[in-house]
Amino acid sequence: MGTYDALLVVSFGGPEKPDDVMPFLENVVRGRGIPRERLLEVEAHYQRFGGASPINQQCRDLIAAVEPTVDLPVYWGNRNWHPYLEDTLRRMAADGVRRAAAFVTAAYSSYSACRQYIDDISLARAAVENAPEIVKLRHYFDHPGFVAAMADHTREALEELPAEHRDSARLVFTAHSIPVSMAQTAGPHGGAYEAQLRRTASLISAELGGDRPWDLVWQSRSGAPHIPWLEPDVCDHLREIDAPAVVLVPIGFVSDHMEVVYDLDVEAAELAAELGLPLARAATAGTHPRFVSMIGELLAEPEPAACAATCCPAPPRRRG
Ligand SMILES: CC1=C(CCC(=O)O)c2cc3nc(cc4[nH]c(cc5[nH]c(cc1n2)c(C)c5CCC(=O)O)c(CCC(=O)O)c4C)C(CCC(=O)O)=C3C
Ligand SMILES: [Fe+2]
Repeated sequence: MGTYDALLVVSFGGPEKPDDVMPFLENVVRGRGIPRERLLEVEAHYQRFGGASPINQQCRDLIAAVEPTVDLPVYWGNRNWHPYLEDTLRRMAADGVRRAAAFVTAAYSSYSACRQYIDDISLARAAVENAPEIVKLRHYFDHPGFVAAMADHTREALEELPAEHRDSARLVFTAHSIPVSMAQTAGPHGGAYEAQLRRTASLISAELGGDRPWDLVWQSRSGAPHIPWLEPDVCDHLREIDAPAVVLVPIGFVSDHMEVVYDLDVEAAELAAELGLPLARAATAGTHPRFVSMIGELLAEPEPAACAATCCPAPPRRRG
């Protein structure tokens, strides 16, 4: 069992009021060659929700649920918005924390979902005097707690469909698209992002009985059009699918944040309505009790080995 004197929840961060949106987006895309046009489009998604992403409140809810179940103080730091990791590490140092376990709100390998968080933690530690040592907990995409939470939510979504479609509905698992080059170098041997997502999808499908057809598709593509990202996009897939009804299962995310409530609940839902395709969307893990108890179980595991330095390498950066 690892010995820690705190738990640090590490997340993406999101804006909480209209004036936060552009500065937040600039933080996210700094040096990453995302076209301005795309940024303005995404800004409009956030402004449609009053300039607030749900993600920060979802982190607060998760922490409130986890805190009573672990015998440790719980801290929270983000990559792209307040509370920033650096500020949190400074507070942890002042509180005398020497060694903390980090739970990252991303379940899979890849630069964006893993290495970038490791780098963020290193940069924040370098900026803080007496920063605590941080041990990142392992990937949990195949953990029975995560799988059980998503299977439960998938069952609930099936129940929302008209009764005559419940048995024949197709499961369409979704995750954030990433550049093909990033997918090729994900994990220790490459290809880990997609392979892990397929594993999670098959585990959830097995919990539901295993005889229901399913697909894995991608959402929320960013980046310039000439750069290949993982395909098909969820909306293109819905246009072509031959199924009486669909349940979207966003296994790529652990809370119902902007990519879920806009890209799926607005965009994909509007398209399905146009197509006359009955559609329900499964909730993400959120504060499902099995997802919450999983965090305590991860803390009790032997300390994970750190990722090799060659795992999930950073893509080439542009000047930003
Ligand atoms: C793999 C992955 C996850 C899952 C793992 C994890 O959870 O970390 C994820 C999560 C999230 N992505 C988020 C938001 C954004 N992602 C962007 C852009 C990008 N995402 C990428 C990948 C991922 N992203 C990539 C390769 C880019 C291109 C730029 C770059 O190489 O970095 C952009 C820029 C604008 C645009 O969309 O074009 C935004 C605003 C939010 C917060 C939502 C909220 O506020 O509620 C969350 C949780
Ligand atoms: Fe993203």
